[in-house]
Amino acid sequence: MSHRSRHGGRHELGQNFLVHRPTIDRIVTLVASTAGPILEIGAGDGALTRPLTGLGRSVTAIEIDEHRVRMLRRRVPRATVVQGDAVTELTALTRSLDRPVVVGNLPYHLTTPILRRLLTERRWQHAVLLTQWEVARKRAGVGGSTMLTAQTTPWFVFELHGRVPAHGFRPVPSVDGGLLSITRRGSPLVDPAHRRRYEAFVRALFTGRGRGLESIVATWTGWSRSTARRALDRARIRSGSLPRDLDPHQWAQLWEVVGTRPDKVAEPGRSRIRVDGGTTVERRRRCRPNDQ
Ligand SMILES: C[S@@+](CC[C@H](N)C(=O)[O-])C[C@H]1O[C@@H](n2cnc3c(N)ncnc32)[C@H](O)[C@@H]1O
Repeated sequence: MSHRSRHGGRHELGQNFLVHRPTIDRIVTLVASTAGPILEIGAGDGALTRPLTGLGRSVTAIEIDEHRVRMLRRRVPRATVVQGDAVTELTALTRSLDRPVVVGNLPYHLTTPILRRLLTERRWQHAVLLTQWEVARKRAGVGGSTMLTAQTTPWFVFELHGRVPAHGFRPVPSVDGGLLSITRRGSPLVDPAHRRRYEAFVRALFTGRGRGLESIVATWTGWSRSTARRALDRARIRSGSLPRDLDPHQWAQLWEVVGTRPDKVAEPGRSRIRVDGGTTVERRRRCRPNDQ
């Protein structure tokens, strides 16, 4: 049974090959401004692999489709092509290459698992990724931050580099693409030792009850509204703001003035609420679906 569409791409592997020359050039230019070995995720027919080898740096490409791997080894002998699953092998690959730069026109169905995996890896410095437009836009915080972006901005800078029309891929997918770069911050905005607690704090505020941050913080901490307001003033957060409105520096400041209070930090998946009589109890909260 053939898995190929009439355009030659295997739908179940997210094979939408990049044919948009301006985007290929833009990706190569972005990568050229970085240094070190390059790891490409999902190399396909080598639309990016070949120009990346032109930068004169080591290029390792991972591709799951054996047929493409054989072809790529013949066509781009200067690249090291590994046959395997990028989701399960990403950790080993980023560790085996010294501080790699990660590049990929990602298979759309694997964007979220690959991003999640990347954002917990410590070894890489820069990533240049082509994803669905909506994902790139959300990650870059355009139109408001999401929970995952707020949880990771103390360590990474996300930048949107433009929209890629659907007709720039073969076969043509149903949505446009977006070019996103992620750079690890030289100086994190939050102490990396607090990462898990900070993530739980962001989750608690994103999923907390209340109309604005003032009431969410008051509910979560058990503080009065005026105490919560003073804490938000110290973090330079305007009245009426929602979690999605905060920039990375405001999140870091809010963590300093509210989140780092040991008596107020909830376990991941729980948040604290105050009940009658002033007793603070913990309650499990559910994450909003789709808030990735
Ligand atoms: C959107 S295409 C990009 C191909 C090529 N880089 C380009 O830009 O034309 C995604 C590629 O990822 C590969 N792929 C899909 N799932 C994968 C996985 N789990 N691990 C590694 N590669 C995968 C597909 O076979 C496909 O070649």
